[in-house]
Amino acid sequence: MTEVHAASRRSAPSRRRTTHPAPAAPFRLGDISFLNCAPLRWGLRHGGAREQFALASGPPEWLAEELLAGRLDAGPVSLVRYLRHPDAWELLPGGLAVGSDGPVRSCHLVSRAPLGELDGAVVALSRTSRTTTLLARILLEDALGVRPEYRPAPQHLDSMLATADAAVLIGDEALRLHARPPAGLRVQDTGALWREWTGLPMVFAVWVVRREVARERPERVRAISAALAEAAALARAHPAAVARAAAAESARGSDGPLSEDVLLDYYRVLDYSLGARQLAAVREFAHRAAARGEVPLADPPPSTAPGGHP
Ligand SMILES: C=C(O[C@@H]1C=C(C(=O)O)C=C[C@H]1O)C(=O)O
Repeated sequence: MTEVHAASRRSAPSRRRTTHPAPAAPFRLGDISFLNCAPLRWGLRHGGAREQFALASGPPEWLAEELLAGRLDAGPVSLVRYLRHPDAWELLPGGLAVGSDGPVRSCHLVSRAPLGELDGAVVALSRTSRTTTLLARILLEDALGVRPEYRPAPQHLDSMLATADAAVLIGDEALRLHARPPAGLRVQDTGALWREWTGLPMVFAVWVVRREVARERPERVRAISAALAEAAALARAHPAAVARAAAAESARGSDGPLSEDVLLDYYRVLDYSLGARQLAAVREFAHRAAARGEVPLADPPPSTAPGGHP
């Protein structure tokens, strides 16, 4: 497995003169650089698939742009992004997602006042998120009947709350808010709110493959999908080792380490599966998003993930 980073990416000049057949181009697989994908990174490192692809890590919006530009072949994208690009991408065979059936711990609506009192208030929406920000709007307006004003903002709690009454955040910063809730703020888990309201799990991100790649390299796509499924299963079977590795990963950032206990609990609730219940949740969310004109009213996603593991 080769780690490819955005900053060091450069296209090599084409000077090949050999008559030997060119080796198959490496498969370029995306990876969300948040702790939500640390178990998969661990599983891929410890499984047998590391030579099959080059892994490019970045935030979800960067991955979506790289996939659209054809610089990645497959990878995870925010659910809203998937719903917006039905012509470009299809679900990875076998199905893989970032979701939860209840609290997710890392996708929050943070407010000073109770959510029911946010009528006319200003809610800052993290530009890092497409799905949680829309989910928060759906919850506030459809479930709670309040009509705030929304402002997209860079994801940083203090600066968001300097000019807003509430903020929507995701990823490691949101997980830290769950682990250490700041005094005077309510940290409300959007996965839990959605579950209470609909009875459904929530799917925040899905792995997609570019349609062209699915058509031209179906064997390779199935092998990558099997490697990811194996990585998820391996990580599930070794929760303590995964939490230890993720705690070490969290310590490399500038915001302070997260404890192994917090991460063990996180990976107990985080769910990579995309089965019938999760797909029903995707259809419910897609229906509500389309009613707002946020995603096209296209063919609904299938009720079972396309099969694929060899
Ligand atoms: C659970 C999470 O899932 C994510 C939430 C996303 C979103 O809200 O758009 C996008 C990708 C995932 O990283 C998280 O980031 O904490």
